[in-house]
Amino acid sequence: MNVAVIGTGYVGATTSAALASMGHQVIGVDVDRQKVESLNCGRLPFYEEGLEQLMQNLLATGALTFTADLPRAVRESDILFLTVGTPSNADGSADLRYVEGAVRDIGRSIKTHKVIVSKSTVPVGTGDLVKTWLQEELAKRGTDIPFDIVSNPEFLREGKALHDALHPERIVIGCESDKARAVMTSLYEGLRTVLFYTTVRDAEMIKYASNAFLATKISFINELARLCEKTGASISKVARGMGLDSRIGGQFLRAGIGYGGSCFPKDVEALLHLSRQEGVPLQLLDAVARVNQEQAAWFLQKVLRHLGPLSGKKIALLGLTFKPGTDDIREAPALRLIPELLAAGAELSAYDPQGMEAVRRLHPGLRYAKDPYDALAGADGALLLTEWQEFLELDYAQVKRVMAGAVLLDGRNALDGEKMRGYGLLYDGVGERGTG
Ligand SMILES: NC(=O)C1=CN([C@@H]2O[C@H](COP(=O)(O)OP(=O)(O)OC[C@H]3O[C@@H](n4cnc5c(N)ncnc54)[C@H](O)[C@@H]3O)[C@@H](O)[C@H]2O)C=CC1
Ligand SMILES: O=C(O)[C@H]1O[C@H](OP(=O)(O)OP(=O)(O)OC[C@H]2O[C@@H](n3ccc(=O)[nH]c3=O)[C@H](O)[C@@H]2O)[C@H](O)[C@@H](O)[C@@H]1O
Repeated sequence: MNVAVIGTGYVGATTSAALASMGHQVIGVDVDRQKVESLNCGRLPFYEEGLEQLMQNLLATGALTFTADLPRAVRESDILFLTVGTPSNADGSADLRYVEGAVRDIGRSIKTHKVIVSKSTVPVGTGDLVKTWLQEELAKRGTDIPFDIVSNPEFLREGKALHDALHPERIVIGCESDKARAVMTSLYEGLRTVLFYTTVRDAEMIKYASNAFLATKISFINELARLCEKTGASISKVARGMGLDSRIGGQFLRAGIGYGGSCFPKDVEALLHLSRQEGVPLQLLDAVARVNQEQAAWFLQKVLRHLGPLSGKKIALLGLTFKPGTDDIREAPALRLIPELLAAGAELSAYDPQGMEAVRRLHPGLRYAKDPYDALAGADGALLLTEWQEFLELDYAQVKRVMAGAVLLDGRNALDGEKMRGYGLLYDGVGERGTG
C-alpha cells in the first residue's frame, strides 16, 4: 500500500521504517527540511539501535523516501499517518497545534479519498476536531472529498522502538467505517498480533489510560520504597514477590528516582487536564504525578544524609538520559537533580554514553567526563542515575580506588548492594536495606 507518514520525529521515523519493511511504499514527510535531508542520507536525528541501518537499506531499495513536499506525499498515498508531536501547553493540556497544522495542510491538498490515521497521542475528541478541520479546509476549496478518520495509537518504547513497531503486543484501531477497517486490516496483515477494533474515542482513551497505568505502577512502587526503607524491607524483593502474581505482573515495578521521558509526564498531565475540564477528578492519577515530582527531592535527601553539606563536595553522576538505550533527556530525573545539587554547592562531573551533548547545552558548567572512571576520579560520592549496561559492568574495585570517598547511591536499584559493599563502597539504593 502507499503510505505517507507526516512528522518524522521518533515515532514517524520508526513507523516509516517499520511500514516499509512490511512491504509498503512509504513517504516520510516533515516541515523540517534539514531533518528530511539527513533522513534521506540515512542519518537519524536520534539514537536508536538498529534503526539507522534498516533505514539505509530501505532507502537503497526505494521502499522508503523522505520529503518536505506534503502535497506530493498526499497525492501519492492512500493512507496518511499523523505522527507529529503533541507537547504540553502551560496548563498541562495537549498542544494540538502541530496536528491541526498537518491536518489543514492535508485538507488543502487532497483530491481523492484518503484514510487519515492518528498515531500521535491526542485527547479524546480529537478525531472529531480532525474531521472539522478537514471539512473547513475542503469547504474553503468548495470541494467535498470523502475521507476516513482512524485512531491508531502508538505503544512503542524509545530504545526498543523498532522491535515494538514490528512485534507489537496489540494494535488498537479506532475507526468508524468498514472501508477504514478493511484498509487498516490489510495494512497490518504481515504482523502476527491482536488487532483490537474500537471507536476512535475508545482508541484515543486507551493510549492515555495505558501510559497513565504504567506511570501509576511506578509511583506506587516508588512511594512504597520510602516505607520499605523505614521499615527494613527491600523494595526489590517486595516487587519481585508481588510481580510473581500474574494479576499484578512484574513489569514497571522497578523503584528509582521517578519516571521521565517525553511521554509519561506529559500524558499524565494531559489526562489530568481533561479530567478537570470534564469535572471528573482523577484523584489517584493526581497523586501519581505528585509522587513522581517528589521522588527526586526524596533522593536528594538521601544524598545529603550520606554526604553531609554538599558545598565543595565532588559528585560523579553516572547517567543523564531518562532511561538507558536512548539519547533522550526530556524530563530525565537527572535534570531534576542537577540544579538542586549545583544550588547546594556540589561540584559535578558527569558521564553518559549518549546524553552528554544535550545536557551540555543546558548545563555548560558541568565537567563532562570521557568515561565513567574519569567522572568518578576524585569524587566524594557517586550517583547512578541511569542504569546503562556499561555502568553495571564497571570494575567496582577500580571505582573504589579512583574515588576520593566511597559513597555510591544507586538511584535505579540496578547494582548488587552486597557486592558493592564487598568492594568497600558505602552503597545505598532506593527502598533497600541500605545504610539509610
Ligand atoms: N517518542 C515516543 O517514544 C512516543 C511518542 N508517541 C506520541 O507520538 C507523537 C510524536 O512523538 P515524537 O515522534 O516523539 O515527536 P517529535 O517531536 O520527535 O517529532 C514530531 C515531528 O513532526 C514534525 N512536524 C510538525 N508539524 C508538521 C507538519 N505540519 N507536517 C510535517 N511534519 C511536521 C516535526 O518537525 C517533528 O520532526 C506524540 O503525540 C507522542 O506523544 C507515542 C508513542 C511513543
Ligand atoms: O507513549 C509513549 O511515548 C511511550 O511511553 C513509554 O515508553 P518510554 O517513554 O520510551 O519509556 P519507558 O521504558 O516506559 O520508561 C519511562 C520511564 O519510566 C521509568 N521506569 C520504567 C519502569 C520501571 O519499572 N521503573 C521506572 O522508573 C524509566 O526509567 C523511564 O524514565 C511506554 O512504555 C510506551 O509504551 C509508550 O508508547
